[in-house]
Amino acid sequence: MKVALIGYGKMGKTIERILLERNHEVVATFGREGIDEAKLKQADVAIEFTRPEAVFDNLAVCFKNQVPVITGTTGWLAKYDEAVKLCEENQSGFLFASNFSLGVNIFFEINKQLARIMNAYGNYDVQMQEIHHTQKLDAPSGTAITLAEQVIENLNRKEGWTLDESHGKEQIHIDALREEHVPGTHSITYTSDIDDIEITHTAKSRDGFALGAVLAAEFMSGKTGVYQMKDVLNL
Ligand SMILES: NC(=O)C1=CN([C@@H]2O[C@H](COP(=O)(O)OP(=O)(O)OC[C@H]3O[C@@H](n4cnc5c(N)ncnc54)[C@H](OP(=O)(O)O)[C@@H]3O)[C@@H](O)[C@H]2O)C=CC1
Ligand SMILES: O=C(O)C1=N[C@H](C(=O)O)C[C@H](O)C1
Repeated sequence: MKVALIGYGKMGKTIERILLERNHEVVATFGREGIDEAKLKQADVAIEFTRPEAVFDNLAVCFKNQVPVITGTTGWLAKYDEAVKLCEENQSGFLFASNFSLGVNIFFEINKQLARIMNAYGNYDVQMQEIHHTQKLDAPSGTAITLAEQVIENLNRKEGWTLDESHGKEQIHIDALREEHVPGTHSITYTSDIDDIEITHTAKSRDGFALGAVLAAEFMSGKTGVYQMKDVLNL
């Protein structure tokens, strides 16, 4: 598979290593200078990991050139529906995931199931914590937002999420911490007066995110349409 990397930072470089290990070819890497469309067109698929303010324009260039694109960039989801529409208008291919790691995608399923169970146990309140490295631009993390949305959809007594510590009962509080060198840790805790139930996913490196992104790229190569990580992993 021929791949164009849009964004060549921490994730772009980790993904390049995994691509080469799996005998794929990196035909172009693009940074802030922008995308050379002639080079982009040589790729079977593009992988985009940049910054929140850059992602939509990068996707638009891929759609225009009908190069299927996956993105893991977080903090831009206000424009997700617009991106889906543009992809469909251009008959191109698109996949976004707030987290590409297999472990986190399993964790997502556990989170939904736990939230459904907790409908019957109103004496527990729920809160979340995410911890990431200090270079991270967005808070809360895209993964924490996905986890919170899953709880809101499955637990009747929660209606929204907030970073604000002084929040209403119907809000889920997300504590977003920044510490040196942490690749990404997410916890959901249900607390009652007599005990706590806590589930945690701890990434030990960026390799899990990168491998998931490469699996998603392999899945998207040659495809049109809009997909999710659930389609890639058959979850
Ligand atoms: N979904 C997932 O599984 C994961 C998602 N992420 C997300 O991926 C994104 C990138 O993370 P990470 O690699 O750690 O960040 P980095 O800051 O290490 O890398 C981002 C790269 O994008 C470059 N860049 C900036 N603007 C543009 C542009 N317009 N076009 C192309 N490249 C550009 C930056 O260049 P410069 O250095 O010049 O600014 C930098 O090299 C973040 O949003 C993060 O939250 C991260 C890990 C996993
Ligand atoms: O910025 C990061 O590093 C990460 N970002 C993603 C997010 O916002 O959830 C995924 C992962 O946690 C690492």
